This record gives sequence, C-alpha cells and structure tokens, in this order.
Amino acid sequence: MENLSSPLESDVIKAETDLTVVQEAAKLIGHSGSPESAITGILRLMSQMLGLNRGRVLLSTPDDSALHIQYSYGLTPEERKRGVYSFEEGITGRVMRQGQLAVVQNIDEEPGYLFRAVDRMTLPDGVVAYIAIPILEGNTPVGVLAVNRLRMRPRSFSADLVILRILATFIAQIIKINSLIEERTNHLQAENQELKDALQNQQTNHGILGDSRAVQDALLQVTRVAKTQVTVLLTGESGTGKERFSQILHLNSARKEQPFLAINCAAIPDQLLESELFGHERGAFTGASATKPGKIELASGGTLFLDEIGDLNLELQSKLLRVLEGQVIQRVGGNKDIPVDVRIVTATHKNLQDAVNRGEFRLDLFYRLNVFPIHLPPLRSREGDVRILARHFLLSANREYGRYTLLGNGVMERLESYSWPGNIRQLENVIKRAVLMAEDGTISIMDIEAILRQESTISRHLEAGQQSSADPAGPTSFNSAIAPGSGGAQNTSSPGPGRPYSWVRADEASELTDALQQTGGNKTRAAALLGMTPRQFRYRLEKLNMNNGAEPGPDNV
Ligand SMILES: Nc1ncnc2c1ncn2[C@@H]1O[C@H](COP(=O)(O)OP(=O)(O)OP(=O)(O)O)[C@@H](O)[C@H]1O
Repeated sequence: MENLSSPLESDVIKAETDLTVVQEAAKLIGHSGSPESAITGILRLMSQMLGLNRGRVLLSTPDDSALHIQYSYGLTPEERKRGVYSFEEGITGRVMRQGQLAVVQNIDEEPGYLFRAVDRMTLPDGVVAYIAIPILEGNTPVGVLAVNRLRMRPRSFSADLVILRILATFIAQIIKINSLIEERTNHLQAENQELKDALQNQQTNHGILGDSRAVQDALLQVTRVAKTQVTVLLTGESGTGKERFSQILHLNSARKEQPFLAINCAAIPDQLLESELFGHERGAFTGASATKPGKIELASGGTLFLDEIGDLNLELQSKLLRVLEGQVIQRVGGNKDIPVDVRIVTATHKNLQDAVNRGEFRLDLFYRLNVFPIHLPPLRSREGDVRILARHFLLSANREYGRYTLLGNGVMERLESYSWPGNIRQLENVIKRAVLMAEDGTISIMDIEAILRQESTISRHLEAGQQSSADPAGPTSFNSAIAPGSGGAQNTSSPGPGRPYSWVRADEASELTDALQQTGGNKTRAAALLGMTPRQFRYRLEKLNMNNGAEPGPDNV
C-alpha cells in the first residue's frame, strides 16, 4: 500500500477513497430512524476504508452528566461498558468540555490518556495515536467521536482530521434527526393515549375534562339530578363550564332526544329578549309580520338554558316565574295561554342573593331557581386540571389548524401557575393563539409569556370597555345576540374565537405596533397574538390612523 507508483497517483486514490466514504456515510443518514445501524455503519467505513479503528461515539446522558460509549465498531461489549467518562476526565472529557478536537500522537506518552475502555494489550505494538472530535449541535458539544490509528500510516493526520470532521457532522445530523423522530413518536403516543382517554371520557363524562375533586363532584351532582325535574342553578365565574354542564344535565335526562336551547339573557336587549323567550303574534310590534314562537315554546319537551339569569329585568322575572309555576306562556301581543313542557336550567356568575337584597331580583323566583345549586369553581382552584385541559386544547388546536405543535420546556408549569381569570375558555384561547404563533413547531416559554402579557392588558381593557356601549365594528363577541326574527333553534351563547369587545383606546397603539413587529407585519397573526379577530384588529388600526404605518393621531380614538 505504501509504495504507490507516483505521489500524484496516490493522492488521487486517497481522494477517491475519501469521496466513497463520504458518499456511503451520507446514504446512512437516511437510516437515522435506526441510529445504531447508521452510526455503526459510519464507524465501520472509517475502519475498513481509512484505517481509523475502534471508532466510538460517546454521548452524554442527562441523568449523570457523563459520557458513555453509545455506538462503537471493533469494541467488545465489556469495553463499551467500561467507556464512561465524566466531563472532567481524560482527553475525551476535555474535548466535550471545550468543544475542541484533540490529537494524541502517542497514547503511551500521554498521561491524560486513561486506557479505560480499551486495554493497551489489545492494541497493536507500534505507536498508536488517538483522535477525538467534538460532535456539535450548532456550537454546543453533544458528544465525542473518537478513534485509534497507527501513527505511521501513508495517510496524513490532517487528511484524517478533515474527513473525521465531516463524519462527525453526519453523526450529529443522525442524532438530531433521531431525537426529533423520538420526540414526535412520543408525542404521537401521548396523542394516541389522549384520544383513547378522550373517547373513554366522552362515553363516561360527555367530554368534561378534569380530575379535580371539584369537577368530579359537580359531574356527580349533575348526573344525579338530571333524571329528576328539579330546577338547577349553575353558579361560577365566566368560562367555568356552566353551559357545558347544563348540556350534560340535558343529555343525562329523559329529555335528551328533545331540543336543548340556550339564551344569554345579558346579551340581548330587554325588548328583544321578551320576544325571543316568549315569541310574538303577528302585528305585535312594528316588523312583527308573522307569528313567531319563542325559545320556551321551541324547547318544549326539552331543556332551555338561561345564562346570566341575574340580568333578567323584573318584568321578565315575573313572566318567567309564571312559566315555572304554571308551565304556560303567552306570546307577546297574544292573550292565549300556550301550555309548554320545558325544563329550565339557569346560570349566573353574579351573587343572586345580593341582587335579591338590593331589590333587583325577585325572592320568589330566586327560591324557585335555586332548588339545586351547583357551583363550578374557578380553574385556578381545580388542582391538576390545567395540565389535562391544556393537553386537550393543544391536540384539538393542532387538528383544527393542521399543525404539529408541542409545548416547550417550562410552558406547562407556567400555564399551571397562571391565575386564569377567564377560566377554561381563556385557557383554550391562549393555547389556540400559541399554536398559531409558534414558529418552529414548539410553543416556547417566551411565546406564552407574550400572550399572557396580552391577556392582562385585555382584562384591563375589558374593564374600560364594559363602561362603554356596543362596538360599531360589530366584533365577534363571546355572547352574540340573536338577530330579531332569526328564529330557529340555535344556541345563542357559543363562544367566538375573538376577545369580547372593548373600546379602542389611544394607549393601544403601542400594543398594535409591538404585535405587528413581532409578526413581521402580518396582521392576521398580529390579531391572533392579541386575541382579536382580524376584523377587530383592522378596525383598531383604522381608528388609530395606523393603517399606513402612521403614528396614531390623538383625535382618532
Ligand atoms: N371541564 C371541561 N372540559 C372541557 N371543556 C370544558 C370544560 N368546562 C368548560 N369547557 C369548555 O370551556 C368553554 C367555556 O365553557 P362554558 O361556555 O360552558 O362556560 P360558562 O361558565 O357558561 O361561561 P359564561 O358564563 O361566560 O357563559 C367551552 O368551550 C366549554 O366547552
């Protein structure tokens, strides 16, 4: 081998060999799903084609911060097992620590060479060298590629170093791809389990998620009273699941084949609400061109859910009491008693007793409604539920948007420590927005912090907005009112994707600008970041005179 015909010819042969090794090793990257065979294949090529023997790849384990021989060629299982080095030990530890290659020309003369994995006796008698190269992910060492070679060989050290650097890069790729595959596989397995659990949960709990005592108690109470005719009052903060539980009550009752209708009493002006609830006769008021049955009639045989019952005016309270006592209604503009058979379930986030004390709520109606109160506690006091719900909402947002997003390190803990004033609805919105915002398939702690910062601004704006009137831009609202005459058995309180309306304020300009900057000017994504619909976002830009990148004008608010 040494006596080649001419230096030029030997150079050509070496270059061809190197090229073959690189080509064959590159093919092995395609087998990253099985890193053992791909990396061992590269180590075998190094030994057979380049004379770089006893190749080993040492990787660190998170548990003991030491390097272990994970893959090798030409080492016995015992030698492999012995090859464990702390980052402070030997040549290998130094390469890992400093991220720089090491070349030991003669291992017998290097005090730092430990002979730990491979005994000197098993190596050739001549002068043996050792080369160790860091395996880098970006600039960070994640492991070490090491080999022994005879010092006297026709190939130069520098030629070996060049090819070893290339092969270390290939090995880094294989490790990276494999860890991605592993991460995705784990995610898929978790998702699979989640789907099985959800299916099971769907069968037993009608899709109500949560292991906390509070949720389990509420479920038990709901299913217990479902079969009876008892009047149920659901209490709890906004977004705690009052409407959801009312549906479960209906689905567990003998009325489940009949309609379930919902109305949010706070979302509909009083004069419309009366006609929505009781219906009207033809000609009852301007525009009443035809007789229209109300929701109470339409829900006959089934269940009517009245959300925000505390907002019902005193006149309608009396009429509702009459329904509860006599199971009859009169349409607006009519004088005929129409018998109805409806189960009325109500909900409120207000303290009804206080409303009674202030004279705003009828005591007799309060007693009628409050026969069986069920309280849904806020999310912050449902221990363990944020985790379950967050995983569920992540899964469904991924499905809805066709993404494959994962939660990054520390994100779940941050979600668990947040106070969730908007409860489950807010958690769902935050996860949806985070999935839309996540750039590289992972929701980072920074993404979540940015969204939670926005959430606290939203709460502040909401307080301001609640003192104002309706949105001229007609934004999506959590509680949408029914258009008069829309009829049909629709649910009028389903949550929308955007945030509830709040008045445009001058100090919002910097938020809009920040969001636009973060999303590189993409208005749809900026809107999502702020929890707004694109329409709400555009409306604000217009109001603040910022549509062409202009600074906001003080008179435009
Ligand atoms: N335990 C739960 N598991 C899964 N999803 C839930 C749970 N509780 C509530 N949700 C979901 O959270 C959202 C808010 O619930 P819901 O509308 O029932 O709250 P609410 O208390 O009626 O709110 P509001 O008082 O503002 O009308 C809905 O999308 C609902 O499906």
